[in-house]
Amino acid sequence: MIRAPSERAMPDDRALLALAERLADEAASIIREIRSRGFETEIKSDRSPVTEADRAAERHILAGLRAATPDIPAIGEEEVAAGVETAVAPIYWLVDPLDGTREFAAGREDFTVNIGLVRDGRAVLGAVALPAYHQLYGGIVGVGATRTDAGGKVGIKAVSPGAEGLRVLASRHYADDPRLKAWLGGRKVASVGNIGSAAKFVRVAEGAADFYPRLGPTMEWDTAAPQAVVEAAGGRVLDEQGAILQYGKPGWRNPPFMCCGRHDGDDAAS
Ligand SMILES: Nc1ncnc2c1ncn2[C@@H]1O[C@H](COP(=O)(O)O)[C@@H](OP(=O)(O)O)[C@H]1O
Ligand SMILES: [Mg+2]
Repeated sequence: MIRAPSERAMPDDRALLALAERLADEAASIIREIRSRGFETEIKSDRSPVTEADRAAERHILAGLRAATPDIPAIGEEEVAAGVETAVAPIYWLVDPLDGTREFAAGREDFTVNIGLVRDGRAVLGAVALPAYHQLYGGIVGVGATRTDAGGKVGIKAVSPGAEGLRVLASRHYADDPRLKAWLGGRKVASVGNIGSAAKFVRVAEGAADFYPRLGPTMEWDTAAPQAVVEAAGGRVLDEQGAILQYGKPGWRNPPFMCCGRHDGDDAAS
């Protein structure tokens, strides 16, 4: 069930989320179509991969955001990679048209479309689509989070870890990082899974995982939308000092962070 809006939600946040969800869903269809007919993978100057699907999805999303909200700057991963510079503003969209490109290019299913809105340095709402799973997540911090799939739209909530221990999800690409053990700090671990992309965040948001530690680098477009979904579902995304991950940092780079579900003692209504 979707909770009633709290005072923290701005009046038009529901319309902004509906826009982000629609564009993420349309981008997911574009990506599925390119995936089914085949594509080439190129290597960008930062040595990360990019495909026709990343570019087509970003073009569609940025055009839709700019048409509907011309006063809100929209920053996209592929435009930034191509040298387009945009300054930090009080409010802006952050778009990762295909997060987990390596997984997508390898034929795996853990890749996402992320469209997040940042206001005053905080991720306030976002949409995350998982095209291969036909799933769409959306959330407004302080209001609630939902998952839409073939079965319809349902409210989702992060959960507290069970007695059997933490269900940990981490990146495929930093699975052997020795710092992971230190971050777990002796906490009991029930399972450790490795998947790509922002899929890790939404699994925490829907209560299917408890902890996503991120030791390796990420960019702000990787995290804005999924952080909003996690926080809207009652979880948190914290830096190493325990502060909520903020936006508008130099070069759009994130520090290490941890994404957690609900803690025992958290306000059950948050
Ligand atoms: N060396 C690096 N510098 C900056 N970001 C990096 C990076 N290595 C990985 N990432 C980010 O991590 C994302 C993948 O996360 P994961 O490892 O959890 O699948 C990538 O998203 P893209 O696939 O959109 O490029 C990329 O933005
Ligand atoms: Mg990404």
